[in-house]
Amino acid sequence: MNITIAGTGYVGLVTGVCLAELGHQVICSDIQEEKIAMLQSGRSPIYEPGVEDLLEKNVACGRLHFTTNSQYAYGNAEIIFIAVGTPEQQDGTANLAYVREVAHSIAQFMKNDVIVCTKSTVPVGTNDQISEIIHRHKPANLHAEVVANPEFLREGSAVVDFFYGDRIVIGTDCSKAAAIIEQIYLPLDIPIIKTDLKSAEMIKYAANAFLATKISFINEIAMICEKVGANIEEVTNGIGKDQRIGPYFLQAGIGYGGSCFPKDTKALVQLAGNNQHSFDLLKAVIEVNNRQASLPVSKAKEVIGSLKSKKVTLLGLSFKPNTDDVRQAASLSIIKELLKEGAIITAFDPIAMSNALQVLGNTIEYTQDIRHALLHADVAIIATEWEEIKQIPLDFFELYMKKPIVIDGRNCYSLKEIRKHRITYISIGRPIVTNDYKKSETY
Ligand SMILES: NC(=O)c1ccc[n+]([C@@H]2O[C@H](COP(=O)([O-])OP(=O)(O)OC[C@H]3O[C@@H](n4cnc5c(N)ncnc54)[C@H](O)[C@@H]3O)[C@@H](O)[C@H]2O)c1
Ligand SMILES: O=c1ccn([C@@H]2O[C@H](COP(=O)(O)OP(=O)(O)O[C@H]3O[C@H](CO)[C@@H](O)[C@H](O)[C@H]3O)[C@@H](O)[C@H]2O)c(=O)[nH]1
Repeated sequence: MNITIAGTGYVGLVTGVCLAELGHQVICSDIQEEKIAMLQSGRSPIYEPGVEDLLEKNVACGRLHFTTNSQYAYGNAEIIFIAVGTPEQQDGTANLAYVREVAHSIAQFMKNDVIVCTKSTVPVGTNDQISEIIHRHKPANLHAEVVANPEFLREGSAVVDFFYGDRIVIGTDCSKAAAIIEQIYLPLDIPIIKTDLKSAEMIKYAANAFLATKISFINEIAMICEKVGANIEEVTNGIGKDQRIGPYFLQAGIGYGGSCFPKDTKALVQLAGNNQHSFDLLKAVIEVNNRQASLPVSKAKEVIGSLKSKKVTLLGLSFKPNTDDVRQAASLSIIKELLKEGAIITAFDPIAMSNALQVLGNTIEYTQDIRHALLHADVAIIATEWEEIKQIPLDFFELYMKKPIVIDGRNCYSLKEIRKHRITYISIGRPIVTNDYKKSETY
């Protein structure tokens, strides 16, 4: 099949390289010249395990192409996947300007009948709008069928998720279009759900809202654990064994971030509100999540008092491990609060520092050296559970920090191990370990 992907961000690029790997002719298009130039030279603009290998292989065998030219991108496509951003607007609704723009371009440049498949996360009713735009502006002799095909990949494991996902959703009332899209995915042997357009759009928001709800729920339980002296890890182990609950998405911490949950939960609240329903449960989920991100700073202040001129080490900047993405990362709100308190921040992240630099500039110091990050620090805050951070020898906190006080927003270390060290350790939903934090004489 001749496939074009409109938008070569996380979703577009991963979809593009994976569809090429399945043997299709794929053109990935974008409006950002630099991004396309980088891809044409064989480099991936995002850090995503597996992408660079697939990129190299499929470009080399002539199945994968990159362009900023819409005429070339849409002219000969049989299927066009829309994968442009749908970022949050001030009122929480999704910005559909990029999606509409693509719909206009498709109508303008299509030269044959086409199936337009929307992977971008869009509010219910958007695919009808896309269809309307294309039909209003396309050549009268050509046909375009719009299908909702929401994407469920996770950053950091996106390639694996493409090939081994839990389900594929195809939303359309046109059985011919559904069958063609189904053919694309059949080699993957993943359950395919065929449904109507609006239900497909809703499935995506409901899935993300439910997962966000699980996280905020467990974070509420963690708060109570702290107050009554229970341990959230014991509790999640205990409830997760119940098959009706399951063990997944019950990791307590400083909350969810990233480019999806924060925006999609807000967009669903708005969608409900616009349809005369107040989604109170989801509003509470969002509120709890905002509170979680502010915990490290309030916990730090409880232990050391004012943070003015205190040196704070921030371990982890990306919104989760195995990605360089810092969009809506908890680290960013922590840094904002720390700067307001007058703290001096040194941050470590294995991959995300250049993206963080673009957002934060030189308001903080960045280092690739964990020892340097910890040197003379008054407190260390863990914001992302990178393997590199989980593997830090616990002696480092004792050896290099002024006072070994660690606030662990992701419960990276076992309490048993921590108790072998002279570290004051405050995590989420687990008992505080208070050890003598007088500076060791050894460094
Ligand atoms: N990031 C994820 O993990 C993920 C997972 C599932 C679904 N989604 C959804 O998929 C969509 C894309 O997300 P993303 O994270 O890949 O976005 P992104 O911001 O990384 O990339 C979007 C790309 O679209 C490009 N673009 C904008 N207008 C364009 C146009 N007119 N023509 C061609 N390209 C254009 C931008 O330049 C950008 O490169 C969003 O709706 C998101 O909610 C994202
Ligand atoms: O038990 C958990 C699980 C996750 N998180 C946090 O939740 C956020 C999101 O994590 P994850 O879902 O793994 O990452 P995303 O790449 O944002 O993927 C989500 O958002 C995508 C975009 O819509 C969907 O496609 C995916 O199915 C959905 O998992 C991160 O900040 C995590 O730290 C927790 O705090 N506790």
